[in-house]
Amino acid sequence: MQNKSKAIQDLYPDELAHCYGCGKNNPFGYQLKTYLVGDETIAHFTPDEKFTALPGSVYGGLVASLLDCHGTGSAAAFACVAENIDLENTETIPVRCVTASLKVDFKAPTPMGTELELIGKLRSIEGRKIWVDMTLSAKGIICATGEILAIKLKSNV
Ligand SMILES: CCCCCCCC/C=C\CCCCCCCC(=O)SCCNC(=O)CCNC(=O)[C@H](O)C(C)(C)COP(=O)(O)OP(=O)(O)OC[C@H]1O[C@@H](n2cnc3c(N)ncnc32)[C@H](O)[C@@H]1OP(=O)(O)O
Repeated sequence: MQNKSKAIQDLYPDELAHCYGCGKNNPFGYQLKTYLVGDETIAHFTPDEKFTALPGSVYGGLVASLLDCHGTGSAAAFACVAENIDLENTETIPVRCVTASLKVDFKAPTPMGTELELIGKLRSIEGRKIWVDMTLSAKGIICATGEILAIKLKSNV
């Protein structure tokens, strides 16, 4: 697979780049960036105290939303690779993936103020269905795992 210097979300067309979790055009959102590196995807996010569950730990909704957006971004990246779309030489991608199903397992408290690392691995692509397995780690400790089923929309919107 290709390496990618530009985040997959930065290849979404401007009119579809307002997602609260990952839209580059949403100044109020997280603006998560998912990069394809080898055959994996990677993203980073450092939560601050507004995302508190208990003092010192991150609330689960943030963890789930990071996995959601990293999952759809990863699915879009893996779908592009499968379709021989050259991510290095395109301004926007023609693939639109949305979440159909997201499973999150919380393995350990997610610490506040520490850079979180999300890793995605393609499990399979079957027609429009793309399954991605993910981990969310802090300082090398897995705090959560995620499984997403993303669906490639039938036509571009
Ligand atoms: C939200 C709408 C956005 C529209 C514009 C999108 C542009 C995207 C561009 C850039 C992305 C930027 C945004 C990032 C987003 C970040 C992540 C989110 O938060 S996404 C928001 C949360 N997700 C939803 O709101 C989806 C709501 N659901 C739907 O719209 C439909 O249900 C959809 C598209 C997921 C599927 O509908 P069908 O009509 O296209 O296809 P069918 O035939 O129902 O399903 C296809 C296959 O998938 C299986 N499937 C569907 N849902 C499943 C499920 N929950 N579990 C297991 N299988 C499921 C079905 O059984 C079927 O399988 P078989 O082909 O028969 O083998």
